[in-house]
Amino acid sequence: MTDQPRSKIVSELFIGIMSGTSLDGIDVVLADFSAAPRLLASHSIPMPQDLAAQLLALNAPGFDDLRLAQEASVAVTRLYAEATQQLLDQSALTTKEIQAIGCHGQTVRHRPQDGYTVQLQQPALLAELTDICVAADFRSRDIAAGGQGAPLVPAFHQCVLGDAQEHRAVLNLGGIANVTQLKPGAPVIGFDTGPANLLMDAWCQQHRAQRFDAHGAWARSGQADEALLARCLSHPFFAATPPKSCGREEFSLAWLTTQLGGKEAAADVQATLAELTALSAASAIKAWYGAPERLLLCGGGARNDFLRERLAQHLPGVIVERSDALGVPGDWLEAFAFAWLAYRLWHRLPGNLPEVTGAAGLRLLGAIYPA
Ligand SMILES: Nc1ncnc2c1ncn2[C@@H]1O[C@H](COP(=O)(O)OP(=O)(O)OP(=O)(O)O)[C@@H](O)[C@H]1O
Ligand SMILES: CC(=O)N[C@H]1[C@@H]2OC[C@@H](O2)[C@@H](O)[C@@H]1O[C@H](C)C(=O)O
Repeated sequence: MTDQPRSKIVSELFIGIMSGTSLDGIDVVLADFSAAPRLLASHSIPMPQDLAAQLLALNAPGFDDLRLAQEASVAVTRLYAEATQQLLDQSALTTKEIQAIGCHGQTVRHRPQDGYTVQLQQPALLAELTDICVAADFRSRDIAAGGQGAPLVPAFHQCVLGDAQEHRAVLNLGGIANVTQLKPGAPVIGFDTGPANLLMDAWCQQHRAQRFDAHGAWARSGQADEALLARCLSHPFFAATPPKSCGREEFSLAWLTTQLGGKEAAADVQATLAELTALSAASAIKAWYGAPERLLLCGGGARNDFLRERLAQHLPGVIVERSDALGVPGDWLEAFAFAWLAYRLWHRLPGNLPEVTGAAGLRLLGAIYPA
């Protein structure tokens, strides 16, 4: 047994890994926190169809197959390690130069009201496969402190997208949409606004055998059904006061089916889902501090041109652009955030914003699995 500690890594290089509720793929980034956060490299690999189907099944309330959950957590972790190695190779870096990995894992259940949230992964296996320390399980301490455990990115939005003069808001258009209000001199506000891509993707897969509605072209060809939109907007989540977060538990294809009148054309349902996302997000963005001067979009839904047009329609006078315009690539922002959360934990700095999640106070988020 050696008692010689591993040589101390002096870099502030961290890796962030994110796979989100869209189940589209695994994003991995390399970031430097020696000064202002800098994104150095990014890479993504697709989520294999069979694993995506397993993870989707595991996200259905009541589908509680422990064996399947554990096997899926091992499989997704092996993909995390593969993506990490590919990123290191493309960056000509070795594991010895990386301080730690911040890995979100794959959410399959989110029940803060019952005291838990589940992001599948095997952090010990990831540490073993990469020989890099792994920070994981970022949400549970916030929930243990009475918070929602989500959204966690508003603190990072404040860090990289905040401005001393301009009133900005950030809208992540992932499977679920979440907004961050960054008004100079006012507390940060952040919460989930409701479904973004997850329902549009599911409806598109069911009716067009396409993974998503590229550029929102199918939705654009339809006509939003006002009666269906009103039924969807009557979901209690939209009227709930923050702190609030949601997932497939609240907005599933099964729920959508219960809202249909039975005679809507498929393209009109897709148009209605786009309008549901645009309207619910715009209402959330205008609430509390009023409309911002600038709205920064991130997440894959920022590539949905039709959705962006509908958003802008509900936000007259607001500059609407991707966060890339301010030098923060919207496609990589969530993975970047989890590299930052690992950095925060590594230096024993709190990762949550209690004013966002409702936690009793600032908390260190995550657990470290040493390499
Ligand atoms: N060109 C495009 N046109 C329309 N939608 C697109 C386009 N490219 C990506 N998307 C949407 O973005 C989704 C992936 O977005 P993203 O990776 O941000 O989601 P996620 O991170 O899994 O979600 P969450 O933020 O909820 O965890 C795709 O499933 C698709 O719906
Ligand atoms: C439980 C969970 O994974 N929630 C996700 C989801 O995807 C978007 C939105 O809902 C956000 O609240 C959260 O992820 C981001 C990374 C967050 O915590 O800020």
